[in-house]
Amino acid sequence: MLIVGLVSLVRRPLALLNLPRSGLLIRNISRMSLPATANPGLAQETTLKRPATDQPVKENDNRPNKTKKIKLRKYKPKKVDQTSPLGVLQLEIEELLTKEGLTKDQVENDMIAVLNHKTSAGEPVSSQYHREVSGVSVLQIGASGDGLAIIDHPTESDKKQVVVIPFALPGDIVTIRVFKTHTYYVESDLLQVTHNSTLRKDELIKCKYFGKCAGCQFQFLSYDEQLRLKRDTVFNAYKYFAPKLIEGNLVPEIGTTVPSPKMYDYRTKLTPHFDMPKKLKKLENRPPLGFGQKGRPSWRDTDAGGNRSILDIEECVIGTEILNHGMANERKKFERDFESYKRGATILLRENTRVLDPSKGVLEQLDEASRDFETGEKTFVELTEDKPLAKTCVTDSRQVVTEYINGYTFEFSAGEFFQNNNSILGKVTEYVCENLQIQGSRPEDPHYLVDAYCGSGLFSITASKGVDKAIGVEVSADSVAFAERNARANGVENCKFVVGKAECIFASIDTPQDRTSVILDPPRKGCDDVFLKQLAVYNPARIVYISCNVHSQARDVQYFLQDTDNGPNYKIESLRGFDFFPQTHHVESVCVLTRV
Ligand SMILES: C[S@@+](CC[C@H](N)C(=O)[O-])C[C@H]1O[C@@H](n2cnc3c(N)ncnc32)[C@H](O)[C@@H]1O
Repeated sequence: MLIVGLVSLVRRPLALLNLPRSGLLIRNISRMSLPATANPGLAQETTLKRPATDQPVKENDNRPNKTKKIKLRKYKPKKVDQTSPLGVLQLEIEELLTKEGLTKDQVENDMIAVLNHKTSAGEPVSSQYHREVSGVSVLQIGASGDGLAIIDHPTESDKKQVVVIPFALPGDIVTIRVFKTHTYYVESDLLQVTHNSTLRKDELIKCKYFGKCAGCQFQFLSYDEQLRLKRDTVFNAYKYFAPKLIEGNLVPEIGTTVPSPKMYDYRTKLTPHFDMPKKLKKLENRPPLGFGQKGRPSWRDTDAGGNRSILDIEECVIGTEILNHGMANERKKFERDFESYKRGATILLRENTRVLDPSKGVLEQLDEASRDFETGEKTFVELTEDKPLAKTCVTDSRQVVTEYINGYTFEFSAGEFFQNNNSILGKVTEYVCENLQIQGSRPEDPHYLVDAYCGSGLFSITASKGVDKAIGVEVSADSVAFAERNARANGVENCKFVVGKAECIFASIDTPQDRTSVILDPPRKGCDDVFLKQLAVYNPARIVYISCNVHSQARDVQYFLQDTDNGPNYKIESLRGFDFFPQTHHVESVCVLTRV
């Protein structure tokens, strides 16, 4: 990168770079010691000698060149996990460039110049990079929900820039402010939409913070369009991370995304937070308490939430009603107590559901919960569906909370992992149970289940009626203790749970592989090779792989099918998304593998 950066610096007209015309720069560059092997992608630290001032040197200046060693700020791109949002963005950019007939060189930004060089007027070059641009046509939308476009390069007429524009849709024409430069793209804020995409339905927006808050990306899309985009995300993930499967026609048509019964008012966990500047010993004014702001967009022309990096949020429309009551209570408490905080903090808001005994008072049946600041009473929302229920908001991460799913009761610590959209869990667990069935079985044939990454037992327990025996494995001992307790509380006797890394399970299972199905539900980073290799050796009849990161899922599925011993004996039977998080770009993906 250093060599590339410097060569292009020398080639480029100095006027374009706004550097002194004295020849000073070129002379000094030739004195730089270049590393023998430049590492592409990494800027090396470089020592450059130049006069102590930035004043141009006169041509006939024969004085000894008084030089001072200065250190160039080095640009070191962060290592990116390929299946993380940034890793995926890189692949999306490469694809966009191919579509637009551009190469990476043609959109490369000179990071060293942006970081180090100033114009003759003493302005940093970044002031040319970081600018307003109007008439920008948005070309596509990425998996993170941001728009992508190509704009002219600010200093080189033969080059372009790729720009990421949050809250912009393909077909929009927009005005943006570019505020941050990376090697192959720049980040921007959406200032104004001058022509609306046909997809854009701003009248659907429910939240006053939408367009600023980093939480939601899709409120201005019809729900059908959101589901369609999530289906594209699943397809693109397999295109990027399982290209051999796509080329070999081994990925079936992606199923339509399963909608969430609730499109708003569904999130059962929220975590508003606040920052405290490091220099401050004590907060004098209440800081904003809420969620992160996505840049400094102004297209919605709203002051809602203020303009700091954390927005001051009073209500979250995707959070459930009781969490919004809890948020109001906790905000009032924070208003009173903020001076006692020594550093920033996150407040946990977790929904808790209790089935009520109608013969007793409601309040006496509730656990510790967020309280009304004025009355001191626990806040609850009472529901009467088929059973009388009360919902409360829990703020202590160690408190035990309860959820009801398809007639099963689940308890877990409020701070531990549990799926966050209760309204879709009935559908998901039914779908998983159906797809775990071993085809061609007779009712009398035994059927076993392995639940890897089992958490507090959601899938084993909801599938327990259809199997003779289930065994779950989970790295968190606390979750395993809850899985055992949940099995007992639901009268489920055929489930066993072990604490350990997922691959430990292969040492403890003795069920015949032809009669065993496996469900995998790993964290975002996916499964590791050790586990996938052992899974292939075990060779179960069916595998259902559910994931909140379809990109790592696609990578793992390709690895399993193509690079493990028995992998080639399997095929993808079906693949589809579930919309756990309406109004956001997230999609949960379920991939079913069967032996051929
Ligand atoms: C996405 S959650 C799924 C939990 C559960 N299936 C559910 O739906 O409630 C992933 C779980 O994997 C666990 N986990 C993370 N790494 C693990 C590993 N190497 N082996 C086993 N479990 C792991 C986490 O503690 C977490 O409970």
